[in-house]
Amino acid sequence: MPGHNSIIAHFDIRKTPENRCPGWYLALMAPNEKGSNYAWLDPSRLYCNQQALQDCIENLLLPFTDDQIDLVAGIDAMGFILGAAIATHLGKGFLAMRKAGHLCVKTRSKDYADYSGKEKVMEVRTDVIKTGLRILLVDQWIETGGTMKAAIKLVEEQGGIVAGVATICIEDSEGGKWVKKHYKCSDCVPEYLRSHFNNHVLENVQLYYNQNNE
Ligand SMILES: O=P(O)(O)OC[C@H]1O[C@H](OP(=O)(O)OP(=O)(O)O)[C@H](O)[C@@H]1O
Ligand SMILES: Nc1ncnc2[nH]cnc12
Repeated sequence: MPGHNSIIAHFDIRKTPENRCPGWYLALMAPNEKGSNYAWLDPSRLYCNQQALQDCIENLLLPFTDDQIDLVAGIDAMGFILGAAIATHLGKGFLAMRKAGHLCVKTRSKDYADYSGKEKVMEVRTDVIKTGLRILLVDQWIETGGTMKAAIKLVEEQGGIVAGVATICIEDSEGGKWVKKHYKCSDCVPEYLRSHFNNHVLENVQLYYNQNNE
């Protein structure tokens, strides 16, 4: 099993490593063990360590230090975690961009397809986004970019301004590159690890962590 003998496999989420090398917390993510109906990895263990979550949030916000952000919007479901944490860190409010069928108020919706190839629908309430409102869009990950593009359209169609896009990783897919080209973006991936994420390989990331913490 990949990583079975590594420090990561036995990681105590209460402890923080002495050597917090750039992007150290990415090694806490776990590979897919359940097959093609799922994303290729699960980042959620990094939220379980306080320092990892804090470092991740601070890294994501660095490019936006001097920018005006009125509201943070997070994408259903895992984007809610980072989005709400970032909103609190900034002292701003949080708007939920939801998968269809949950909001019992008036909504605007957008069809999209994500990495799974399945057709999906995103919804947002219509009484929050106003002309000129500057919104930081947050999600856990951008793989094909389909999900983020739907969120961008929902913001812009209501007159909102996408002040930025922040996710743990923006893969260099066609859609990921499109988002990076048209919007100010941040992700947590140091350049020397980027090719591994683009190739959907996690072992090297964990190996790097182990080398720095043995
Ligand atoms: O760039 P894309 O190919 O569109 O994929 C990215 C989306 O997929 C994941 O969510 P997912 O719906 O898998 O899971 P979640 O509900 O657990 O957030 C991820 O968190 C993004 O929202
Ligand atoms: N949460 C996620 N983690 C890794 N890869 C993904 N692709 C789409 N969503 C993802």
